[in-house]
Amino acid sequence: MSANPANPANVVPMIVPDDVDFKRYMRESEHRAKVRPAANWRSALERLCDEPHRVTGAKLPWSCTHDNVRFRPGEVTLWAGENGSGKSQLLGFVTLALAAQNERTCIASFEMAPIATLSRMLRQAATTDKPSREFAGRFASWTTGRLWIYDHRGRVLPQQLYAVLRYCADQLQMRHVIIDSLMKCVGGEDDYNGQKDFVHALTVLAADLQMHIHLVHHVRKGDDDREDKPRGKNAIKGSGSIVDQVDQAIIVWRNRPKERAVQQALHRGKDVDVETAKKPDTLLLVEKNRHGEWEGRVPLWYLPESLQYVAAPFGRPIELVGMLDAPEPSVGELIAGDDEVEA
Ligand SMILES: Nc1ncnc2c1ncn2[C@@H]1O[C@H](COP(=O)(O)OP(=O)(O)OP(=O)(O)O)[C@@H](O)[C@H]1O
Repeated sequence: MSANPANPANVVPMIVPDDVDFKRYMRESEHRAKVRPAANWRSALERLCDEPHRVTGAKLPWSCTHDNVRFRPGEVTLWAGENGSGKSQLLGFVTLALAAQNERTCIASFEMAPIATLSRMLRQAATTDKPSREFAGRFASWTTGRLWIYDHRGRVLPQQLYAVLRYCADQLQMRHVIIDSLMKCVGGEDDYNGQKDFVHALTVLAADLQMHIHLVHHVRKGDDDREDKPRGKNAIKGSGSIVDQVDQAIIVWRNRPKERAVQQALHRGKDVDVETAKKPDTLLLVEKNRHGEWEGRVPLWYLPESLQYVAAPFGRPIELVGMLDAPEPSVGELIAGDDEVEA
């Protein structure tokens, strides 16, 4: 039976562990290759003087964040949240925005099947809960040269993942890799040294390979009272060295008190009052931003049909993949691209 092209999992390139000889990517790069004359940075220094306030890096889907939060090559961002806070779903949406900017991105989700990840992204791209078969096929084609999936579930050895990252940089010129999640890569929750070494290795690899690594992690479960309030970076699980080492830390907080208030109103047959409806469904708490001056909260509203997050109450879904009919970009265009994402 031939593969169904309308099923994105049949078209989006998969990096399958058994098909790639990762041995040659197991070696670390040599240190002497890293000693470079400072004068090599001449033109970068000159550019800084020309445009001292220029913000660079890939953007989130929401224009209100574009001056404050970016994802530059060579850095690591930690995305943390409680179980079920929506981290993976939100990152799927962020990935669509990266792909729409022609930023080559690989999702390494060790917790979800590729088709589960892709079917959420398909709804987000289609802006509806019922994408057509035709749209699914076009969406899958659109991902060519933009999106890859590392097809492995369950535990992964850190060395194996480092080899995948080197392969992604060397063979596929990848700009972003999403690792979901840290706990699938490091032995135990109390293996603080393992967590410290793993995150350290990611920061070195991100810099060496000039890619941005997005690392998903969990926030400790608080007592009932505190769970209802957003908690900061001190609530992140495991070693404190995780936050110390990454460049950016973003906490995803789901507004469950609002969900309960909405449920109660519906249960009583009442309308949800405007004040409650206007409260955000999700908050992004930017708790660390090493190379930016801004730390703060990004309120978001969740659209259950399209599984999207928008930056205004009663907002409409964002057409991130509106260019589905556009010709596929060449590798050169993809690497150079830093296009605006409309929000
Ligand atoms: N703000 C929200 N309001 C209502 N439902 C939401 C919201 N955010 C996410 N969800 C739903 O929560 C569920 C869990 O989402 P997701 O798998 O992305 O969470 P997660 O944080 O990655 O979970 P885990 O830590 O278990 O991996 C999904 O069904 C998603 O649709």
